[in-house]
Amino acid sequence: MSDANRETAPHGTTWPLLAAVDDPSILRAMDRARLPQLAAELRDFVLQSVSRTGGHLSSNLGTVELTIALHYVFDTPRDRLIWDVGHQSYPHKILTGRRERMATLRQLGGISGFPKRSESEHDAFGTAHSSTSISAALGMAVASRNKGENEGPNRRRHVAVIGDGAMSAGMAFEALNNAGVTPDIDLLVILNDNDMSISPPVGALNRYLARLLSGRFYSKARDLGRAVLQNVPPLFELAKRLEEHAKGMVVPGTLFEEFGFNYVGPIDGHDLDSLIPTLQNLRELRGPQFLHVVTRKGQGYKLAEADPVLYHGPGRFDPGQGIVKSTKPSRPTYTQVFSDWVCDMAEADERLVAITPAMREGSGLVEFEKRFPRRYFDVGIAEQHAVTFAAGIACEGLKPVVAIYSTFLQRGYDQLIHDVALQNLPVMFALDRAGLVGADGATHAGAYDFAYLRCVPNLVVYAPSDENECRQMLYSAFRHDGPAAVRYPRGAGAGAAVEKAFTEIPLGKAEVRRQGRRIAILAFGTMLAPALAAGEALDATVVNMRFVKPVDADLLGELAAAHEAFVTVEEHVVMGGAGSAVAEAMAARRLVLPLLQLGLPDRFIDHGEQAQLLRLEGLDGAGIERSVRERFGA
Ligand SMILES: Cc1ncc(C[n+]2csc(CCOP(=O)(O)OP(=O)(O)O)c2C)c(N)n1
Ligand SMILES: CC(=O)[C@@H](O)[C@H](O)COP(=O)(O)O
Ligand SMILES: [Mg+2]
Repeated sequence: MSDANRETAPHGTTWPLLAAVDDPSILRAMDRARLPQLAAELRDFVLQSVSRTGGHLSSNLGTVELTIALHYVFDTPRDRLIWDVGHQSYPHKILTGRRERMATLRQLGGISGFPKRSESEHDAFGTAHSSTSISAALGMAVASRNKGENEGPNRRRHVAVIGDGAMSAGMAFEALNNAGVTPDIDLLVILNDNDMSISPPVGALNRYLARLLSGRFYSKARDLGRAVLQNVPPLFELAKRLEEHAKGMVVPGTLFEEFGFNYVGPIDGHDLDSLIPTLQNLRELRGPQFLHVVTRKGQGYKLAEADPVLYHGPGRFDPGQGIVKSTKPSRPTYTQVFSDWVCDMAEADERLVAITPAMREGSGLVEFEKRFPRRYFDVGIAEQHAVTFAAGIACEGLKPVVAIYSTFLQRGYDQLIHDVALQNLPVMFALDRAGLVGADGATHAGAYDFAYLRCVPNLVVYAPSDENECRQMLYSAFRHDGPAAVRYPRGAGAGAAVEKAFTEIPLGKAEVRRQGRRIAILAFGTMLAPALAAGEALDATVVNMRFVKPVDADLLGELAAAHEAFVTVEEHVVMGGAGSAVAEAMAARRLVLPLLQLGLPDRFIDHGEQAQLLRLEGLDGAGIERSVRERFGA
């Protein structure tokens, strides 16, 4: 492997110090002088490991020293350490007994890409959706207090590590607001400020943090920190001095102090000599503590430092070469179909504005931002705000498109009902990552949107079966005079040709795609392709249902007269999903015939490859055929 792109010393294929750390207690027993070497090995291990498995890279390269310092100073699992989002928790996983299992990261049967309580006792709280860490840590701190566990020399400490992006969400501030006035808690919030979200950070908080770090203040603080730490006084005196600094000498009246926290920092999050004594001293302080550390996303791997967005969550790559864009023509993803549509639609209708809660790249809005900067809004990690913000825009006659992952719209559910649907506002939701998303696993699955959307009055729900239908449904939903959602999966479809011209799809009209006998398979969204394969094998009728709401009840009536049974297929939980919509329509029309509902089961589905997971859940062609034969003997 070429070393041109990394700053750490090469170690061949072994990591002599790291190889001995099977548990953080081994790290705690290490001579402090060896920790920089350990950090170099850990960084190298992260890079090599992620380059083989794919996964989140830049954030993990940035938390190497912080993780070592935290495990050196705190005693997990007794002390509770919570990683916000958790996409930066690989160094923590490696140091807490999962080094060997990193080869299985995010693969079927392997370890998760996020902290998970069932995976390790060192993972105090499961995370992946952002901005939960302070609330959870506060809950734990209050529980410890009430159980009498925060007394004495072995008292339990609670630490939340939150990024500057995650810090921008309302939930984080709700937690600060609560924590700042909660008496007798032992809580440390560490703001890991790398001046990046997935893409460059946005918003006034980011500007405020930048001001905190700027110019003279930062260097002065750093020098002061060094001066304090150079000739280390007894712990309590040092603690007192740190407290004094935080109370005014260093940063008078920071926002976090106004929230009732003792603010310390900013300190260099790659400097173990700053991190360790500061954490040791904060560990001794009581009440809500706030430590501001500054790190760099991608630290130590030049390519990731230069382009942390590209290296945020790469697939496999050769670390010597870096990520190489394939020159082979590839099928467009559904995200790309959305990306093209939203630009074309914006050309055609100047009322269109696009909103993303911090997912510009993932939601396909990079091109839109370039071409329509005044009509593009990245609101930060703020899904609730994104939805109500869209509602406000719609009130004034513009046409907002909220581009959001299915799993993250869960955060904006009350706003969707109360602010959008109840007022019947024409807000369009482009719901990406619907169904199983693969390597991110259960936390990111878009498995509940049919259920949570279809029960909301006024809302219509489109489920495109291929790329062209996706474009035409986006167009139709945009023209719909009321709230509408189009939900489509992660990745590429089967390669259907996408027509540039727009064609409106009549609301609530399904289409029969194959005429067969006895059984009618009613397919929703991209389950159409495997349903057609099963339909061929079974000689069954296959219908592209197109809408989860409204369901084409007239067609169901016609089909019921000519078939012995219905089978619904959806990439969504069966409970409350599209099959349930069919069952309700059948009951309303008194259509009495057997109904088999195929979809995702009533359990969370972990990570793996999308196709692999769908096969295991019986949602490929062979699985659908098998289920139908088992049930109906067809
Ligand atoms: C509720 C929610 N919205 C969006 C995301 C997607 N997401 C994951 S990481 C991330 C950026 C987080 O930035 P920061 O906390 O600063 O961590 P960094 O990536 O800089 O290490 C985003 C937007 C998420 N996980 N959860
Ligand atoms: C941690 C997180 O929430 C994101 O980084 C997410 O993993 C991105 O998913 P996609 O790769 O599907 O965009
Ligand atoms: Mg950040």
